[in-house]
Amino acid sequence: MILNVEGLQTYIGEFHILQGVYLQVPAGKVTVLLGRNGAGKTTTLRTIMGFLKPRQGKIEFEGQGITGLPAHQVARKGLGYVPEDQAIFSGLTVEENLKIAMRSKNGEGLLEKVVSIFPDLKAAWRKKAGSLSGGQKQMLAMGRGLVTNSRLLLIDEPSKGLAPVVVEKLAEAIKQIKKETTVVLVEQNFNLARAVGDRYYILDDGRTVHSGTMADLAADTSLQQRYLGISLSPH
Ligand SMILES: Nc1ncnc2c1ncn2[C@@H]1O[C@H](COP(=O)(O)OP(=O)(O)OP(=O)(O)O)[C@@H](O)[C@H]1O
Repeated sequence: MILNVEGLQTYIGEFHILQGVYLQVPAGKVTVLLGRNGAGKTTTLRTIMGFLKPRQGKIEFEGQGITGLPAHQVARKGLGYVPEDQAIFSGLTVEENLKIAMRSKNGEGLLEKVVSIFPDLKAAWRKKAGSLSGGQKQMLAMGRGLVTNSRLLLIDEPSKGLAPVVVEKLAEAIKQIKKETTVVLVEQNFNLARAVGDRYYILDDGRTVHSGTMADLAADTSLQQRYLGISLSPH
């Protein structure tokens, strides 16, 4: 397992948000975190990344404890984060946004990789990020995650607010990304989750309540209805 999370408990102020999160994330796969709004998915990613300090529990990355380390140290260990609000610089160009996010000097290869995964970004290379479409902004945010050359990428709800045709492009991109980088994906869009996910965890009320293979979940409509509020025709 590249990431191992055990019994995570996180408070935000006095609110007890995470009350027992357990994750085992295999290398080279996409692990999807599912669950209703407010279940604690974003808080889980923020705790793993070191933006929130857990009150209890442990987090191991590549067998090394990272519990309670600040975010810049967690990033240096090889974890990258693509937040839901995208955190791109509107006044800078696509190129500048990517170069700022780059940690290593030998970045040209990384830029080429980003462009090959997201050809749309090449076309918008010298445009200000603020002028991009919603889909392009999401691609840029993911590109910024990729140029950190992290071995594990945490991606928070990339499909939010995007048209189905753009979500399909993101699915293709995530399939490319997973050839080289392990991914933990928070995703409410079950079609995207199913298209790219190998394994899933369901969070409910700050706890992991179910896990398994994506294929099993796709076949289990009662589980989908119970925790995700969806039902899809199996195909
Ligand atoms: N800064 C905060 N102050 C107080 N409560 C918060 C704060 N941030 C999050 N919460 C609460 O923590 C709970 C978990 O939020 P979180 O964002 O992790 O859920 P989520 O599963 O990612 O849902 P969503 O898809 O809506 O982002 C929610 O009840 C939310 O209201």
